[in-house]
Amino acid sequence: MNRKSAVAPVKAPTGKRLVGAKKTTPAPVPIKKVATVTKKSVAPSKKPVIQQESEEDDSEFEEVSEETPKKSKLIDSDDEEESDDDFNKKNTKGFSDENQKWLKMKNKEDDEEEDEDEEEDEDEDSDEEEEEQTNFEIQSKKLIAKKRKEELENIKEIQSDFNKEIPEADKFDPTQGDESEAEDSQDGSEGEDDEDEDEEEKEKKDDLLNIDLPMVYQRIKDVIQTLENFGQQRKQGISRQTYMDRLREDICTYFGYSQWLADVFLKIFNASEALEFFEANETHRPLTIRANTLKVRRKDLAEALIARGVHLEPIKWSQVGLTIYDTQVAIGATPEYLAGQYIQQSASSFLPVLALAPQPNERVLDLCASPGGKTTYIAAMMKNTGTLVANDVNKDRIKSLVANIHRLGVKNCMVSNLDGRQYPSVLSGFDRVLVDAPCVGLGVISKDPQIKISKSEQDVITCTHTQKELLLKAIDSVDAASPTGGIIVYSTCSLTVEENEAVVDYALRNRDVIVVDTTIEFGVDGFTSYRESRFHPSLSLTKRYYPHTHNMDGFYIAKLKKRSNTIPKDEEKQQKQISNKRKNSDTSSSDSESKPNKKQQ
Ligand SMILES: C[S@@+](CC[C@H](N)C(=O)[O-])C[C@H]1O[C@@H](n2cnc3c(N)ncnc32)[C@H](O)[C@@H]1O
Repeated sequence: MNRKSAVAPVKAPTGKRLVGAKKTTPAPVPIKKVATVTKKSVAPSKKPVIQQESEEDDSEFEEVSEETPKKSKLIDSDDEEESDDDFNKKNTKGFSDENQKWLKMKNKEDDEEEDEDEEEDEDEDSDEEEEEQTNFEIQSKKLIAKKRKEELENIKEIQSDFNKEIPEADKFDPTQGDESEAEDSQDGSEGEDDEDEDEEEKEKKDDLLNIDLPMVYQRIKDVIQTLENFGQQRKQGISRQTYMDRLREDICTYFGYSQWLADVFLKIFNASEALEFFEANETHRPLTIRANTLKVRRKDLAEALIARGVHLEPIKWSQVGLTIYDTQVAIGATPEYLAGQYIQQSASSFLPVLALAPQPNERVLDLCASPGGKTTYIAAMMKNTGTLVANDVNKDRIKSLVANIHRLGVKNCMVSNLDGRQYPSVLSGFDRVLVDAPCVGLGVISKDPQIKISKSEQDVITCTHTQKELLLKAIDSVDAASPTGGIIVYSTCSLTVEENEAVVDYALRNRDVIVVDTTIEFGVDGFTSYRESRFHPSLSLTKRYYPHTHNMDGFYIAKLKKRSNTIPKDEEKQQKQISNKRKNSDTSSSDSESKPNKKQQ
């Protein structure tokens, strides 16, 4: 890494809100240099990354552009023929798909994917493939390796700079208190006049502009170190809570989170893992696409894209995913894209569909479907057979759902625009239902840094009500006697326990369902206890995914099996009580309406 690149100007992390920033000791090292340290040290990405765009985004809050993509240069007249010829010459040996060695699904529910494997086996001899990689692959791998090496070198240099240049004396000492607080109390005297107040206000603003970010970052590291060796490293008389408060405040200052949200993550993770999580949110996840097996095989698509100058690699645990590392063409405007051969889709959103494992000829409901990334994957796994119902309450988002269904050649799908909670009374008897629920979106902060300050506890509370209702209705829409299924998958791109484990636990208490293995080999087990809450032990079969652990958007998945169509008695009682109450209030309101009417008559 050259020295020049180490002197980038200081910048607060994206979406930064300098909440509660305090004056800190001036930096002992040139800020510019250490600022780069901060930036780089913040980037845990293992590979060069092209930003995941939001085209097929899960987040309820992100709108999907429906504009027809502009034609790329490559589809213009002669260009296309030339590149096709070129592609044929260079790719006679084909793309080496080693994926079948990578996939580790535990059972055989997703036959569709295994079938693909078999087809691929028939088509090619894998030994030959390994020996005869195309030039493109080799080039692609070399480029990736080179970038990885450069990154590693950067990180090493940065770490040594960092260790050198932050003197011990500047490390956090809780016994010394906070300098700005001390100054505030010295400056503050009773009966200050307006001028003094203005002066103070100005000083505060200056403080905000002059925050010494490298110093704050170093203090975060120091406090975490102390928390990890609390017995040995704490200052006498200073409580763990004091250290935690300092940490939370510094996290808010450095990464721009609201106090509430910083606390949410400091409760989910231990301090050092929380830091990894916050850092991971400062970089984008890799751009991933899903080959639409209704139209193309992954290896053929990979060959076509490589020929266009796209550097990519198969996603190891998927039969249909590709990670794009570098590209000379717009991924949303290639002829293959326009022909519906692939869709931009985040890797995490493949997972609920793998867990759902829809089978050909089944009846499947996708209760919250727009913009259709998962619907179209479900259709592909069903091989365009059976019946797929895709529902979403939001009329505008339905447009992108329909557009994707058409572009990807889905033919077994019916679309409805209803509140999902109406569902069992509209249609029921499904073999499988996916509830990819609306959520607060705490797993996609890198895509939408505004979440750091825009979400509140009230948003979580509101969401959990809807999530619980949607999940119960999804369960009621499934036929427990389905010969092939009786399966419900619940997923969110959020990370609060309230939106995830607590919702599933609620369903376990109110319906005759059990949690079953998602069949996805990786992921962190769901919580069975969290602070004062205790959940059913089977909640450990649910899975959590984190940006810092899995290099994908944060996600949660639970797979349920319905045991019977009866609703537990308590729930029936409650429902009776509710409907009785409604009847009573209807009668009294119709009474009260009828009285004035009578008077009017
Ligand atoms: C996380 S997004 C779904 C993403 C989608 N499954 C995909 O893969 O493209 C949640 C969706 O739920 C929809 N939604 C919110 N409340 C709903 C409700 N009561 N009934 C049905 N859909 C709802 C939102 O409009 C949003 O499109």
